[in-house]
Amino acid sequence: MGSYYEQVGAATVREVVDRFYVAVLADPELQPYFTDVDLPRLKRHMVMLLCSVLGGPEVYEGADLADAHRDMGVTGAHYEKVGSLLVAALREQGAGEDLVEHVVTVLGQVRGSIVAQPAGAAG
Ligand code: HEM
Repeated sequence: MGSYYEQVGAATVREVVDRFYVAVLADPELQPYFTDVDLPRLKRHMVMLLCSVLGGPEVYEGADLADAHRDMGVTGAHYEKVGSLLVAALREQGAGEDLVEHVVTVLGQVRGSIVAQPAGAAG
């Protein structure tokens, strides 16, 4: 049995990431975060990250997730929204539920690096 990456392939991951950012940018609450962002670069980094999370050979070369989202003030509610849009994009491209579950687990693991900590909180 192959990796999740072998189940879907890099082309599908690219399609997922394209559709994901279309959905993110269509959301009036999320759109303001992405003003002035180099979208092709962001997509390229998200594709690498997702491929490696799925067990592919790609090496993530973007910024550390905590550094990339520092001072952005990402709220928990916005994090859940973005996570749901990623899951929806995966399902739309035919990802199986085992793959989706794996991504949801990873989303839980990186949440603390992306969501802004309340002032005074450790870490
Ligand atoms: C759900 C999990 C998330 C993952 C896995 C993720 C992943 C990433 C990655 C890989 C980058 C690229 C870093 C780089 O280019 O070096 C990035 C950048 C960015 N993320 Fe996220 N992100 C997530 C959630 C969010 C949320 C919830 C928001 C805002 C609502 C957000 C807003 C941004 C913005 C605006 C950038 C661009 C930063 C810049 O290039 O200046 N992200 N993210």
